Amino acid sequence: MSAAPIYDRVALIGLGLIASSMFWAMKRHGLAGEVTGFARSEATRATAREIGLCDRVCDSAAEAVEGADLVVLCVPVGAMGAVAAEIAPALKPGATVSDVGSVKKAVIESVGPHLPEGVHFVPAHPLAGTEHSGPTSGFAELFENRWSLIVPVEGSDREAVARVEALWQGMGALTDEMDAEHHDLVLAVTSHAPHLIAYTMVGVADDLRRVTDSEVIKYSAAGFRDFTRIAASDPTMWRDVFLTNKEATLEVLGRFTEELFALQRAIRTGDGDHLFDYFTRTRAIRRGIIEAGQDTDAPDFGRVKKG
Ligand SMILES: NC(=O)C1=CN([C@@H]2O[C@H](COP(=O)(O)OP(=O)(O)OC[C@H]3O[C@@H](n4cnc5c(N)ncnc54)[C@H](O)[C@@H]3O)[C@@H](O)[C@H]2O)C=CC1
Ligand SMILES: O=C(O)C(=O)Cc1ccc(O)cc1
Repeated sequence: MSAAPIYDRVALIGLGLIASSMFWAMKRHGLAGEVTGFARSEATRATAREIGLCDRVCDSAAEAVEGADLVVLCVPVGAMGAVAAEIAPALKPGATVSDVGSVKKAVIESVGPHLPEGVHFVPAHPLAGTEHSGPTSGFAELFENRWSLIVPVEGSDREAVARVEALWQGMGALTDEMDAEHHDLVLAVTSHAPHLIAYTMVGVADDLRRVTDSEVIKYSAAGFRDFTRIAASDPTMWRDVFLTNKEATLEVLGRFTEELFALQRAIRTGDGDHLFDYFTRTRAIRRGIIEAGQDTDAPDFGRVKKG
């Protein structure tokens, strides 16, 4: 059953994985009236028109946002500021601008100053995605049972925040609010550093393959396959994530290398106790996640009693 629309007019800027998934999800659940869209490349706009992505694909960002109640910036984080500057004069007074960027502090700093008074800014970040990108990669179920973090800025209008939150919930997401600094540190641990580790590991394996002519990639087991999937993610998007979440990522990577060196030393010196204790501790973390009912992939997610 469709809910009442939360917004009469929504504009999506940047028509890739996240924007296309939002479009299909909003339409499936009846959350938006007319949805307009704009992407920088002519080819992307042509594909969007062909597959019916957006009710109207516009040839400029300003045209797309004209009259929109909600504008969602779905471009790589390094492009958010320039897009905000471009759309600012065309925004409807009282409209809400949101974004889906993987980094929040840098986006708030680059977008915020461009927005005119009377326009609400409600940054958000869906913790859902795939290694695929572009207008044909989206699907309506992407956000189901996934977290979407809402990151209000100072003085954010509570009503505007509540509507953005309701939109994500309408698309099947679980929502929580967080401040930008905390968000960037949490994401550096849970997403950004792991992506960098996957990129490195796949690069190392590729180098080894060249050197030894062995078949490390062909016969890779499940863990490494996941690394190759993650390392296939969009290079522009991830370059921007690391350049804009520099501080938190470097902090996490510093700690990571220290631990890695300690494990490396334990292997070299044959310190089995160190390895065993470390792996015992990490195994308990995974079990703790499951027992606390925090595994969103579990079939009984949300029904396990929190102890
Ligand atoms: N891919 C993922 O798994 C996730 C991505 N995000 C965030 O969502 C945002 C979008 O990511 P995706 O949809 O995956 O990217 P994508 O690469 O699939 O799509 C990005 C779109 O933005 C357009 N674009 C790039 N620069 C532009 C500009 N200056 N003006 C107008 N359009 C421009 C591209 O042509 C493309 O249509 C990024 O900020 C990313 O950090 C958030 C959660 C998950
Ligand atoms: O595909 C995966 O494993 C992801 O980790 C998707 C993802 C990528 C970037 C985000 O900011 C949030 C989610």
